[in-house]
Amino acid sequence: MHDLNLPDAVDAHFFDTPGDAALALADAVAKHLAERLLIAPRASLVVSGGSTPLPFFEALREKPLDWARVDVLLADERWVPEDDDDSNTRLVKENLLQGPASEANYLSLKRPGDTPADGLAAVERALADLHLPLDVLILGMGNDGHTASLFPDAPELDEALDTDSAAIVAPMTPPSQPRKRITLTLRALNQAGFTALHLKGDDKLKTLQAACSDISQVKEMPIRAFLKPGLQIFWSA
Ligand SMILES: O=C1O[C@H](COP(=O)(O)O)[C@@H](O)[C@H](O)[C@H]1O
Repeated sequence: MHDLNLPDAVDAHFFDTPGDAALALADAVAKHLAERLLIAPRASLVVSGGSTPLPFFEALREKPLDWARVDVLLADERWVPEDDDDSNTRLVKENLLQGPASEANYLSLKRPGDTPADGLAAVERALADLHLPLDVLILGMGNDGHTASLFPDAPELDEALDTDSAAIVAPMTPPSQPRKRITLTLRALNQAGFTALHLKGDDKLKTLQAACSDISQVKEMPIRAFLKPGLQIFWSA
């Protein structure tokens, strides 16, 4: 149906509506978290911001998990106060950390400081106990091929993609973006127990097609770093 030329062992699931994709993704995420909590004291869940995840958050928050043992954090954040409309933390608190999921432990990537570079040490301290690899990672993607805040035009991109670096967070200042950002690095995002890419709309499908055309050029489209075996793509119109 969709000619994507996906790399080997990448699975794509196509849905007619965003609601259908959200329900299927929430089921898959809840299953992975529940399995992890059977064998580990805690589980990590990394989610993305933007507009796509809203129905997924609404479905996932109702799942009967032992949420008090789940650490929730964002893959990236805009360096804005929590009451700003652009705050991904606000999005997560208002839409995911409600009902049963309000028991989860939220680890914010936004700390005091005028810039992400100023707040970096405090964020690193807040994430010091985070166990890698992550258990569950839900990524989004922009039409420039960015994921998390790994933007093609960010001067900090090389460092953030360097899996030999010890850094798990990086400040990002892409000229294309009105807000400064902080992102989990590729080292932190790599090799999660379950990684999904959640997409909505035909434009995202075209971007994914372009990304699949040459996965070796990661800096041109950083989403390519995740187009590898095990990735599950959840797309809806
Ligand atoms: O800037 C961002 O954009 C992407 C995609 O957002 P969407 O609105 O197209 O769903 C998102 O994955 C990322 O976390 C966010 O900071």
